[in-house]
Amino acid sequence: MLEAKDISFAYSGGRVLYDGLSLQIAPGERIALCAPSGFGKTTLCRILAGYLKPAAGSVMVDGSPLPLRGMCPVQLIGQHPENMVDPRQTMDSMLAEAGDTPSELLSGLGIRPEWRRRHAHELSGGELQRFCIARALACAPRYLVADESTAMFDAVTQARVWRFLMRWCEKNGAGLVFVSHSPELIDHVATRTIMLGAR
Ligand SMILES: Nc1ncnc2c1ncn2[C@@H]1O[C@H](COP(=O)(O)OP(=O)(O)OP(=O)(O)O)[C@@H](O)[C@H]1O
Repeated sequence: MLEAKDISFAYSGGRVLYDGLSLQIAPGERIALCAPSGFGKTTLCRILAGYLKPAAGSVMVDGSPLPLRGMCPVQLIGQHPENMVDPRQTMDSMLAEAGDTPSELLSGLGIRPEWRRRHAHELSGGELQRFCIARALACAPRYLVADESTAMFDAVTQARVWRFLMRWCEKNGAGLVFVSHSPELIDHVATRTIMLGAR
C-alpha cells in the first residue's frame, strides 16, 4: 500500500496547499488525481515520489518510509522530461543508472535504437519522455506517479504509451497515480478518482 498520511505543505511564502491530507493507493489501483489548475497536483506527485518533503505527515510504502538513497519504490514520470535528465548523458548511460533495461520496455515504448546514443537536446520532447518512462519502469517500482506525462504525445502515441503502462502495471502488480486534464483519458485509465480539496 502507498500511503500519504496527514500531509501538510506550503511553499515558502505561499498559501497552504494541503493540511492533513491522507490517501491510500493499493497495488493494482490506478488513481486519477483531479483538481483545478494550481491546486497542488504536481506538488503532491513530487511529495509521493520523495522529491519534496512535506512540512508534516509522511509517505509510506507497505508501512516503511521512502528510502533516503537507493532505488525508490515510487517512481515519478514528470511533465517536463528535460528537467528529469542530465543533459551531459546519452540515453544509454541514463538508462544504465536503473540497471538493465529489458528490451521489451524499449520496444514497447517505441524507442528506436539510434535514439539511444543521443543526448537529451538531440531528441524531441516525446522521444525523451519515452526514455524517462523506460527508466522509471526499469527501476521496477511498486508505484508509478505520472504527472501529465503523456501530454506531449500525439493521440496515437498517447494511446500506445497508456496501453503499455496499464499492461505493465497489471503484469507487475504496481499501483499508478496519474494527473491528467483529459476526462476521456481519466475515464479510460482510472479505477478511482481522488478530488483534491474535496471535503
Ligand atoms: N517551487 C515553487 N515555489 C513556490 N510556489 C510554487 C512552486 N511550485 C508551485 N508553486 C505554486 O504552488 C501551487 C500549486 O502548484 P502545482 O504545480 O502543484 O499545481 P497543479 O495543480 O499541478 O497545477 P496545474 O494543473 O496548473 O499543473 C501553485 O499556486 C503554484 O504557483
